[in-house]
Amino acid sequence: MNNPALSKPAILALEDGSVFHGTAIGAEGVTRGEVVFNTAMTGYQEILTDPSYTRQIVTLTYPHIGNTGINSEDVESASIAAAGLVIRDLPLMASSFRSEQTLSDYLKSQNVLGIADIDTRRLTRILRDKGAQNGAILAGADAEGDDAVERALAAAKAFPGLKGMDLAKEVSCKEAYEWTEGEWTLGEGYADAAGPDGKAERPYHVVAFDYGVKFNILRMLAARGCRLTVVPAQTPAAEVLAMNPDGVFLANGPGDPEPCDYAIKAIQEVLETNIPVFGICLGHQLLALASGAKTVKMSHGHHGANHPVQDLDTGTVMITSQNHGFAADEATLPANVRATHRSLFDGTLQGIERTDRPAFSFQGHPEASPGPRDVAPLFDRFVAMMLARR
Ligand SMILES: NC(=O)CC[C@H](N)C(=O)O
Repeated sequence: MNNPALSKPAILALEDGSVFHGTAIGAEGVTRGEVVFNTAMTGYQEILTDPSYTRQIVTLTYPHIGNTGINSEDVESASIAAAGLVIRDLPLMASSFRSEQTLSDYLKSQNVLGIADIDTRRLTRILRDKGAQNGAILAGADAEGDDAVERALAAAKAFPGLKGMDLAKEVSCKEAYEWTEGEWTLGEGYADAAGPDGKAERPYHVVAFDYGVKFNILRMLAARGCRLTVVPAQTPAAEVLAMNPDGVFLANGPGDPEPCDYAIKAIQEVLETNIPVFGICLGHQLLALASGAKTVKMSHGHHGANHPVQDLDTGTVMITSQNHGFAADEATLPANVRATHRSLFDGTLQGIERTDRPAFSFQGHPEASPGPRDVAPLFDRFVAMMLARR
């Protein structure tokens, strides 16, 4: 890298003993987390701000990251959630009509560490062959001195791993709020409801459990006529039901789903009422747990924007956005839960449906952000379920 402003050293160390020397591109200091790779070619802003990446250091396999700078629109939460960023090459110049600052300045302004100029192909092969690794980045003064490598390795080994870690309650909103962003145009059958300005109240009230929700999920629900109340992860079911929802949404989120006992209990109570339930990613895993299935930690998980997933009913293959390191185990599904989708990369379960309740969920990301929109019709399916109950 020729940029003199970015000449500070950085070290990435993994629990298996691997060490990478590179350049610091973000804040200085030490960060720890689970190191995962994401194969998406675009969307570094959405990836960094996806709350599901909490306590994960993300390496992007696409080599040039930062080309279009940072804008204030392409974010999935208010701030960077990832514990660190690992890239091959930070371009010397960022260019886009929407760019407001460089990736490097953005990382620094949010006190997030990043490392560039390392062989991300070597790193990705390690993660693919050995599974996601606990790791650490040391950047700036912390990465200097004879004992820096030793300190980096010790920091990597000190991260306890994501298994058993309940992070949903940590990243969740602290108080309930209404979400309004997302253009809703009156659909068929609602013309009568339009007010003098041609607009109407969105017809469906959806309460969304916030386990670390991505903004685009809320936008896509709002765009389909949902009035959203987003509630903290630990909100008891009774409080949610008192809001009289037409549907309950279970958000994506970071960490291991298994220790989220408060969520599992609340979902079980909601299911008893026959209110339509839709879950995405962590929400999918929690619906599976609440239905009596088990979840497992995957080896390196799925993180990318080109994962083929098959709809088992129609045979259709969709190209999907993915970001998960845990999965619901298909072999443990009870009799009242049906597998609806499967990954064509590794055969793991990608979608379920309760046969006795109006409840279903998807492991990947129908909201994309970043990624293809092949699975967006699942939002319409949720709305259709709510309409059917009117
Ligand atoms: N995006 C998500 O919701 C991720 C779910 C969960 N934290 C996992 O890693 O599997």
